[in-house]
Amino acid sequence: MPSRAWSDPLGEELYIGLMSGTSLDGVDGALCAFTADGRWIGVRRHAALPFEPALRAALAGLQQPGPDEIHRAALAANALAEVYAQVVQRLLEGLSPSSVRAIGTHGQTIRHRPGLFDGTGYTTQINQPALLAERCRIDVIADFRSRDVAAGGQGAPLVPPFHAAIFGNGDPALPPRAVVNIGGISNLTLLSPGKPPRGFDCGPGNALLDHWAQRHLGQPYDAQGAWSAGGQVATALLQALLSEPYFASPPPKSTGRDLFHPEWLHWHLGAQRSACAAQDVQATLCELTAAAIANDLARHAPSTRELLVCGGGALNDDLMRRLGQRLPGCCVLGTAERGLPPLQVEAAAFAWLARQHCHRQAASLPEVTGALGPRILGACYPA
Ligand SMILES: Nc1ncnc2c1ncn2[C@@H]1O[C@H](COP(=O)(O)OP(=O)(O)OP(=O)(O)O)[C@@H](O)[C@H]1O
Ligand SMILES: CC(=O)N[C@H]1[C@@H]2OC[C@@H](O2)[C@@H](O)[C@@H]1O[C@H](C)C(=O)O
Repeated sequence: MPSRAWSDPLGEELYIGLMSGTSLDGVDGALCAFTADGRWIGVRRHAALPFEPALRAALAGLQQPGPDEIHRAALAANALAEVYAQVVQRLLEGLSPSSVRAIGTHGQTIRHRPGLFDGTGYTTQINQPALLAERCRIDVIADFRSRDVAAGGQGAPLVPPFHAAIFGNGDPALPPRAVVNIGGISNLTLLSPGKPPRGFDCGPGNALLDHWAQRHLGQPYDAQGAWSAGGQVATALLQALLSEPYFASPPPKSTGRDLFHPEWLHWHLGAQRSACAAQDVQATLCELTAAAIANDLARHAPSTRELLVCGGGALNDDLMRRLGQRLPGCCVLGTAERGLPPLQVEAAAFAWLARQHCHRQAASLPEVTGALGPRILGACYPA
């Protein structure tokens, strides 16, 4: 008989979720509790570690083709597993590994090019789940996206069913709600009571803002959006950026650094005849992130009355202000106001995805990803 220490006397099950996303800033981990029948209880512990500059540079260098990339990817995956293991150790402090049923680990996306059935679609997350299982002695569930892509889906976004489970409101009398995760890329979940959740990637979140802040301030990000708040939006540049066909394309859709990379921004800046001040470009990028989200809400869910924001973008006051300005009929607030702090949501989603896998329950929503049907996601690396 396998040990069932992970199911405590109250019948709760514990899972750990680990997320390192497109911002390339580091790892968030969440130790999460579920009832035995799968209902969400909450985040018991949260831990985060930033990437050391060398690992961050290695991961950034893998976002586009380059020499010796197989070797570099293998080394980066090993290093990533060690950071993940450190986050797990912090989450476990005082707990035995056997009290956790499984770890769900996203890995690090280095390419995202989903296609349909023409044989060219793939999404690649580097990861070393075997090494993580060896270090932690807990079952590790990984590779959550490939099965959905195999079934003709985008493989992303995967968090909408989790958003629905946590923030969905089943009362049909209440107005629709939406959740937006603003990480490196932003993705939206539309929750209308009585209807299946919808969701897709909106476009750039913080990735281009971070690039510009690093270049001009020497900072990894524009803290609280203080710099962008003092700039003027360059209207012509904003219109040019918004003319990117991705924004108007219909769901299902997902994107990544493959499309919204610094060269995309620099190409548009080069195409502008008049030079913009660096601070005005930052203001324009912040407005771009807000505009893409607000336009998507207007197009796909105009009756939304509450927008819950998670991901690091929720900590950017200027971005939150711009969202509020563009959505006058909608209350814009961080997910902490609905019980889950913004930086914990994605990690918690991977704990939920691990639980779905362990219980052999489908986790993907074909309405979101465009796959042929719902699928059990992930592969298990036993402890
Ligand atoms: N205090 C802050 N002020 C402004 N921006 C912040 C602040 N804290 C975090 N951020 C932004 O949030 C980013 C990190 O967000 P998050 O951890 O949600 O991204 P991610 O998980 O890597 O991305 P994704 O959701 O695309 O996978 C940082 O790179 C930064 O741009
Ligand atoms: C391929 C990939 O890593 N996509 C990420 C990325 O970051 C945000 C957005 O683009 C979303 O599609 C996804 O992450 C979340 C966790 C998701 O799958 O829902």
